[in-house]
Amino acid sequence: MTALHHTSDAAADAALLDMLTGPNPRAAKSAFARRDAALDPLLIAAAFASGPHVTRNHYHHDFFPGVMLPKAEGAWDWTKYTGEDASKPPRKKYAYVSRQGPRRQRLASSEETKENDEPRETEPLKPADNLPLPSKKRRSSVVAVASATISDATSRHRSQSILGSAQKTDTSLPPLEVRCMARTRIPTPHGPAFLHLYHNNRDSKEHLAIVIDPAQLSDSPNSIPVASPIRSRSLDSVWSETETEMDRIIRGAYVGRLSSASQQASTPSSEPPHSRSLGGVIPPPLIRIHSECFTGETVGSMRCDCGEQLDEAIRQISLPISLPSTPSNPSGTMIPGRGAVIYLRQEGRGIGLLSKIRAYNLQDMGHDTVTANLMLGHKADERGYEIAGAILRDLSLGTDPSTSSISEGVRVLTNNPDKVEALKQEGVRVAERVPMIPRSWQQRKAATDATAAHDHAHIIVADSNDVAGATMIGGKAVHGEDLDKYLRTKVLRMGHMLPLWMEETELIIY
Ligand SMILES: Nc1nc2c(ncn2[C@@H]2O[C@H](COP(=O)(O)OP(=O)(O)OP(=O)(O)O)[C@@H](O)[C@H]2O)c(=O)[nH]1
Repeated sequence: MTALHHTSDAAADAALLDMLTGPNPRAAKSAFARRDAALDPLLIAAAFASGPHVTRNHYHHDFFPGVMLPKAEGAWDWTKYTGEDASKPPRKKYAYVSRQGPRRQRLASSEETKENDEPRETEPLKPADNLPLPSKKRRSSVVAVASATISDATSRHRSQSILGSAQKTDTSLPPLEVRCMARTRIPTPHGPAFLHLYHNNRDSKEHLAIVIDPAQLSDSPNSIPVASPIRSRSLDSVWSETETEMDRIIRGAYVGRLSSASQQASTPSSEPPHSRSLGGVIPPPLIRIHSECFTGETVGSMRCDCGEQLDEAIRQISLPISLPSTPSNPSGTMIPGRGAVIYLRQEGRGIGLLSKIRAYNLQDMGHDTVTANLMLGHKADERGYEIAGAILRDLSLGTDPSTSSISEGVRVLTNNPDKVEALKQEGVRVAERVPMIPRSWQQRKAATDATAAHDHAHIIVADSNDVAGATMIGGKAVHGEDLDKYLRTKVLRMGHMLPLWMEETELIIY
């Protein structure tokens, strides 16, 4: 009886909802008019142009078949389009093929139903969807490098050159492999960086390396003494015989500064990079192994110092290096800073964002961060550094990839001794640990010192660290050539309603 009562209640609710929100024109005139978003004219144009099989959902997907992608049926290479030939019969129309399965199917797959931060099943190393599969036949000159980094279906051998000596004892796991899928230049408030995106065969996360090595952008690299460039061996490898130079450049395997005038593909290096370095003169590269923190880095949460640490690491690594004077160069030399932040997607010390948010509530209730983790059934710290080790090997940082012998090492920015130990276990030579002192502490100490020196109660000390932050909400305003260009394009080409600021001209308000 109660169930029946509930059913009829639900039906009545649904009817009421239909009446209030349905496409009934009389209802629309009422106070409860439909609240659909305005129709996008581009969407209507796309629907007319393509027919009823293209739905609103397709419009949001990449439904165009990839150029030169053999598996995409109906793909047509638009780069070869030179206009319609009026003398020929009209060309066959190509159907748009969605490469995404129906949502029902996707939801049923384990990938999307799992909780965001659950560890996923091991997947084999896959190339990006739009890149050619690695070929089994390779030119002998590139085999040495390519085999070190590219998964081969016939062989699961792990090359010591990239994967190093840090074999995992868990034999149920395949040997760890990482591959840099793409690299691009990123201007930061502290100077240029190269963002490297990695895939691996341990988890399905996209770990990153922010490489700082502006000497690579120099027009005349030989004019100053430079250390060997920090390059990814897996990125610079030739992935297949069908891969063109342009394919390689697009994925970031280029040298120098990429521009409309300069597009030079890199060559796979068989030399250990440090063999060209000025051994002993240049300090080892400065690195940081940083763990993802959405709250600290994106929201600017002041619950932790993660945002500041990321920013501070990029700042410190970017600082120019002063080389000591030599008989041939008595005044000494400054060279650009060099190093990398390895950015691991292990949010919340590996417990994931969901658990970290719950842990924060426990912390609000009076527990500390460690207890909160334990109360949720997690360890205090669930992070691992194998992938960081593999990425460092790929970048030849702290390891000599060709001989597995000890290299110049790295200086590591951290206060966490476990990290130093984990890196050592990965075969990385830690030449020095560089502490990360919180900026607020530095500031307060400087203020205290100044107060003591001048015997004034309220001196505010200008802090040399007080520069715009790369990731901190509330950082000072930044501007630069790339940002200006982008904003200008948004105003002039994409109709963004912004005042157009050009340095040499007047302010134009649209
Ligand atoms: N579970 C949990 N994770 C946190 C909390 N605060 C920050 N984190 C995470 O901690 C990680 C950063 O670790 P930290 O302990 O701050 O520093 P560290 O990397 O161990 O050490 P340093 O190299 O010295 O910075 C990031 O993944 C953050 O998301 C917290 O209250 N609870």
